[in-house]
Amino acid sequence: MASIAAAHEPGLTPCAIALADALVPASIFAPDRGGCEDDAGDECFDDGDMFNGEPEDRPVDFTNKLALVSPNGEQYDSLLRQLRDRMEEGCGETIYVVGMGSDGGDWGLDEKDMEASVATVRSMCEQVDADLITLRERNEAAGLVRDYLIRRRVGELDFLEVRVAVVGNVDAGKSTLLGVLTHGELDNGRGFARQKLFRHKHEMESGRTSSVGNDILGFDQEGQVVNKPDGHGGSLDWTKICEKSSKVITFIDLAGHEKYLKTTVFGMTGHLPDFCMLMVGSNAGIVGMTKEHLGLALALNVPVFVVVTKIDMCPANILQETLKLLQRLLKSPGCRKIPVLVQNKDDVIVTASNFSSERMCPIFQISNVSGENMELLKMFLNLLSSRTSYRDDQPAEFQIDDTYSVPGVGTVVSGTTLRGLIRLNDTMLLGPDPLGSFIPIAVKSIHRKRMPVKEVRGGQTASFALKKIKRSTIRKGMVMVSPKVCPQATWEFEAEILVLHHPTTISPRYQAMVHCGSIRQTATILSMNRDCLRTGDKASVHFRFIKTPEYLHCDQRLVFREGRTKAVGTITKMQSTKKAPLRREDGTTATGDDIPTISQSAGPNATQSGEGDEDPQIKEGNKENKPKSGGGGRRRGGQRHKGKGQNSSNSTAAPSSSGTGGS
Ligand SMILES: Nc1nc2c(ncn2[C@@H]2O[C@H](COP(=O)(O)OP(=O)(O)OP(=O)(O)O)[C@@H](O)[C@H]2O)c(=O)[nH]1
Repeated sequence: MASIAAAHEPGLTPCAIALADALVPASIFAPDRGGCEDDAGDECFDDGDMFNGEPEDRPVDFTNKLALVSPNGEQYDSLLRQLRDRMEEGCGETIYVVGMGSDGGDWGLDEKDMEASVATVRSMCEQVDADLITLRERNEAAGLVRDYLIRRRVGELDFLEVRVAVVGNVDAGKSTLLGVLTHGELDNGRGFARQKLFRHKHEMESGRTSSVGNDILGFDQEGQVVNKPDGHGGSLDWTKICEKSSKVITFIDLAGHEKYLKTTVFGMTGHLPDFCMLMVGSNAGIVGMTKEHLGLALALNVPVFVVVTKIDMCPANILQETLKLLQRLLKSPGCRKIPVLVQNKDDVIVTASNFSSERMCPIFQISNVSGENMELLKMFLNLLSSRTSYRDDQPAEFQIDDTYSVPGVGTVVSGTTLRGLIRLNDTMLLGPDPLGSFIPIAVKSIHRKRMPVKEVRGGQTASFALKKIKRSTIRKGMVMVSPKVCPQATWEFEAEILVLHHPTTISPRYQAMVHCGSIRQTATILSMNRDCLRTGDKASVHFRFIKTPEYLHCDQRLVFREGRTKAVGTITKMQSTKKAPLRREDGTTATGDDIPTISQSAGPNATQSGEGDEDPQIKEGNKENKPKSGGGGRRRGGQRHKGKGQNSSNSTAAPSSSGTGGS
């Protein structure tokens, strides 16, 4: 009953890799009856037999489905510890299966044991101040199994936040789907739903998205959408949505047209998406920018799920052809994904539980006009949890991705809190300026999703009104950090890069735009560990920004691009910079040891502008990026999930004979 089980990392097992050759039904990610496999085995041992490195007297047998029925005090404590860990790992939520052992090899409870187990889980939820939400109940031959979502309770001003970047070719239906999801009204096939989202007059006229737009979708504790557009203009009251929500999905709607690729790249690097929703029109198939956008998500280690739209107007054979090509693309050596067709609620639970592995790629087939399968997509979105957990005790860092002048308020910056906690009236260091300096700045007010709040923490997007600073002195890519950080600005850095595409060869002195977090600036290649680079080459490259120094971190992902040339990479080294005197807000220079925060590099004059004008339309939003280093998949909720059973009819190809299937 108690599946305290750890979900298998489907992407990492040899069986799963072999299965990538076939289209995989969600049920394939269900455990088999064979007991712990390698990685699960470790987990069983860690969870059950050891605590803080010491053997426990009476460990919980996490592999036993009866573990939750009547645990003694020590066992209860272990169960509670395990639940807390999983909640932390899942950024405040986890999917918990009751009625199944941790190795998935033993499942099914009679009603009495199920009730006792649920009572234990309920009591643990009270201890961790979380809600217990039923996702599904299955009646297996051996008895009952139930899946629950356990989600941290949040106050009125708080909610769990997940960011989803929306990409796909022009006309794939991105804006339409967001209109349908956030406004709750179906489309008419002629652009009705998207009208609600357009932000610029020319977008309205051409029907093409050019800006990075943010739209929010709130879910209450029961997983119901809370968005309620007003009766007149159909506009959304973000404050109300956030107040009623336990989880808010922020969609970063990125432009589909090639012309706006810079905007799309900025959205993917600068807005820190947890996940990427790749939209494909079923009738058009894999066209235009689809591969480009998929490649970008893969390069930045953002897990991707696919939404195939317009199934209402697509002949069956064309739809099948699109799905076939899509699966082939996802399974290709460049992607190495395991495509999974999602066709019912069971598939949603199984795929959402295993999604963060980055190997699995759920595929939804929907219609914005008839609403077909929209509920499955909504359920999936509600079950997604942020990929990074944050600690309040880290020194705060906030990356700026936009600036505004608000009448009566002054200068406002928006972006994403990368780590730590920022409170009202805190003094932060803002920079770097063109000389590499950081200046102290006081936070006058904080808004989160348009709501005034007293603090924001790691992973949350926010806007700050700043005291005594001109908007013109702030640019995208700057940061505000805690004085404890002692920030250094960097002119030069090294990165390991992979050239995705270049028509000829790249050699030293080549210049292109570096996107890194919300930084966008031209950099020159000073040197590299090869003579020249062609498509597909990897190298260690030494870069120098041409205009101003920037605030960088090792392990940050970057995209390096110019026209059709594209490379991705990871920063490995920053050139140390000479300390400079701290500049006061009045422009004078402070001296003395009391100024720990200045950094400067002896850079060139900041007169050269190579930045190239980015799409001027980038508006609204907030967030930044800073792709997670390594991007390793988090085991979502750490629990193993059993699929819907043997009769999984949703696969279009049988699982290979590698033996994992057929839960
Ligand atoms: N029949 C049908 N039409 C759809 C569906 N989804 C979108 N459309 C229509 O397809 C057209 C293009 O949709 P958009 O939402 O503007 O596409 P987009 O991907 O946002 O395009 P860009 O903003 O240019 O990147 C509109 O006329 C929509 O009404 C669908 O599921 N079925």
